[in-house]
Amino acid sequence: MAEDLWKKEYDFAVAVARKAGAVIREAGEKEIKVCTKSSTVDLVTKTDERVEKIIIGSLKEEFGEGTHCFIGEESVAKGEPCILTDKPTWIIDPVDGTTNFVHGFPFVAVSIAFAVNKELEFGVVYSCLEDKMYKARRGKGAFCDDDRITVSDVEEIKKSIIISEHGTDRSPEKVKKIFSTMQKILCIPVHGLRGSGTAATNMCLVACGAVEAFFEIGIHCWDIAAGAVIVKEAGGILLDVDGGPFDLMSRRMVSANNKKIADRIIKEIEIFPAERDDAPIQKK
Ligand SMILES: O=P(O)(O)O[C@H]1[C@H](O)[C@@H](O)[C@@H](O)[C@@H](O)[C@@H]1O
Ligand SMILES: [Mg+2]
Repeated sequence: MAEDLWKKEYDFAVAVARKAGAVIREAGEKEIKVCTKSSTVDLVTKTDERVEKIIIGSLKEEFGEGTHCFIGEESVAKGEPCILTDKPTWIIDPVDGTTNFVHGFPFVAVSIAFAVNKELEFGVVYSCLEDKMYKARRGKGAFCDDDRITVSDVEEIKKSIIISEHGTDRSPEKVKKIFSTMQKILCIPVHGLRGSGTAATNMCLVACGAVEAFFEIGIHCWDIAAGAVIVKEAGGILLDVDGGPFDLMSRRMVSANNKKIADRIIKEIEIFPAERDDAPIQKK
């Protein structure tokens, strides 16, 4: 029988995501010592770092040192390169929704994706406070736990819910564009604007049909890589915010249930620059 390519890695990723989610749930007050990264509102905790070490350590133990590459949010924050090559690569956000985690806002996700030859083979998003395991393998459909999920069939923008996030950049010119975009979309009018505070969860909400679209400028590859597979396998569409092809490393993305909704949203998005994830690291 033909080898079921990457199934071993997929099954192991699901198990590791569930284990990581349990660590997050059990990480009480003791670990939520908050530090900051790119800004005073870009939070990181000991849990983010510990969970990423657990995930990467488990993957290396299972699949060997040096066989796979890793792009992890907290490793990159410490100076590891963020370059996607043709090699089998794990793309990991150990705690997506860190601000939520710190505040006890109930949406926190472990996001693990796997790419080979720069193509995303599978994605796993474990919403650990809801205990929902979203997962998808390329060409094999999308699931929440054991249930098949598909995007919404809504085509009319005026019957949609749209998710957008304001991210962690508080510079006035970017905030102005973010809220001007939100205002234009809200006043189409759409049924509502929402945001869970975690991009990975937002993409799963598109994939299971709870909302029609989620877009954001400023996210990173680790926030959206797993969700991208899940949205696509649920029948959704992924585009750049200018309507061009989806670019995982560009730090901008539109995910939607169909092109009609995506195109209508794209018309309203006021684009602002975000340095690519794979931009050369500026020598200090
Ligand atoms: O919690 P993170 O892993 O930092 O990612 C969040 C980000 O912090 C938040 O500002 C939003 O952009 C969310 O979409 C990200 O998932
Ligand atoms: Mg994240």
